[in-house]
Amino acid sequence: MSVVNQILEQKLLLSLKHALIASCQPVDDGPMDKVVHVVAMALAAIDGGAKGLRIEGVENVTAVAKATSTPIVGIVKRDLTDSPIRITPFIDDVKALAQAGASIIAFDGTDRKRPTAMLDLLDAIHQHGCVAMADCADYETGLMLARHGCTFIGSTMSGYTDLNNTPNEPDYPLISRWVEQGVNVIAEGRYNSPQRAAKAIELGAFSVTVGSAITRVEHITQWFVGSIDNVAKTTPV
Ligand SMILES: CC(=O)N[C@H](C=O)[C@@H](O)[C@H](O)[C@H](O)COP(=O)(O)O
Repeated sequence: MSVVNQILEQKLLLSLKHALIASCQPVDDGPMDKVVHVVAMALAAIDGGAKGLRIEGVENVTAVAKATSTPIVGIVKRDLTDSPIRITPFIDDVKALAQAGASIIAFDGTDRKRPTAMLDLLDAIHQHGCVAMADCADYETGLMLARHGCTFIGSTMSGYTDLNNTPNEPDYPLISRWVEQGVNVIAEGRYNSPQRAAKAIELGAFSVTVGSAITRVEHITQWFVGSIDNVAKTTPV
């Protein structure tokens, strides 16, 4: 890692410690899936106290970086035909996110069939002057990436490598195991309430990323509707 990278890393380690990172990713192709809404969500989240933003897509990252100096975790999501990897699969994605203004670039950190080796993505992120975050699903791969110089390890993909078996709760044990090893853990994935986010910090997480519960209106609405429907079924008229 270059000296410039090390300075950026230190800056981010100071500003994101025990912070909330708001993931501003609207439901794909929904009414909120427009650059102008992503920027508005990001600015509103900052007003609410978020110290970092997770933004998908080069166009969105460019617009949000113009609107605020709050650190951005940039990602590109792609649906590939020959690989299950979705988050920042290519070196060109890294380059475009760095140019767009992301200071942290996150990539899929799961050991699955992939177009670009994880360590090559990590190296490219550093070459482009950014700090790296790996979106992991398991303990060993996260630890391996941390030992290779990946600054942040996220639990992002835990529960999402087999979409038929996604649990309701966040993966708290995974956070604890990485924390025991001194990893800078970003708790991410199903931290859908203030209590869950606080528990991650209690367990030693470095910071917490919250997405759906803050920025996906459709999901939040469905949670309420589902909950009302469950009770309504058994409530006499
Ligand atoms: C698995 C995957 O692709 N996760 C994505 C990663 O960017 C997003 O869809 C999530 O919203 C984000 O991780 C935050 O999680 P939650 O929305 O549960 O707070």
